[in-house]
Amino acid sequence: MKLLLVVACALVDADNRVLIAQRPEGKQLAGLWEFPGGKLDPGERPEEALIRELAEELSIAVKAPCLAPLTFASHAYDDFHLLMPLYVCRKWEGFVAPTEGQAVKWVRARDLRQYDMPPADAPLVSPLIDLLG
Ligand SMILES: Nc1nc2c([nH]c(=O)n2[C@H]2C[C@H](O)[C@@H](COP(=O)(O)OP(=O)(O)OP(=O)(O)O)O2)c(=O)[nH]1
Repeated sequence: MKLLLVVACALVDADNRVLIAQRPEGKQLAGLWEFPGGKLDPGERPEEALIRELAEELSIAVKAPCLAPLTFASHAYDDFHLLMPLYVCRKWEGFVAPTEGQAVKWVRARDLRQYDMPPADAPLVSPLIDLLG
């Protein structure tokens, strides 16, 4: 089974809400709500990849010290095993502006279960509720 490392981020605003983004049509798991992030490019460090993905997908600039590890997902999909560290970030530069036409929403951690998320993400919700209420 192939192990796939994906990095993801819970961006948290001043009101303690978390950003989720809807996976675009045509991608695997299209339509589901996820935490922004993505795969590492060859030779990239995880934090570096996440900073790149946040800039590419949302037009924001994040610095590595502002990425705090919270928990991780470990999930067996049919064709790969996903290992996905989830960082929390409360500080960035710029305004969130989705660049790939993806819908985004700021939601309370306790409301995350109302959104259809990839199966790997289910165990990430409780640690976010513990952190953010
Ligand atoms: N970003 C993100 N990916 C997730 C989450 N949950 C989850 O199962 N995944 C899976 C979906 C994909 O199989 C994989 C992420 O790959 P991706 O296709 O979004 O990554 P990418 O942006 O680098 O995509 P690409 O360049 O290959 O199009 O991780 C999540 O919360 N956020």
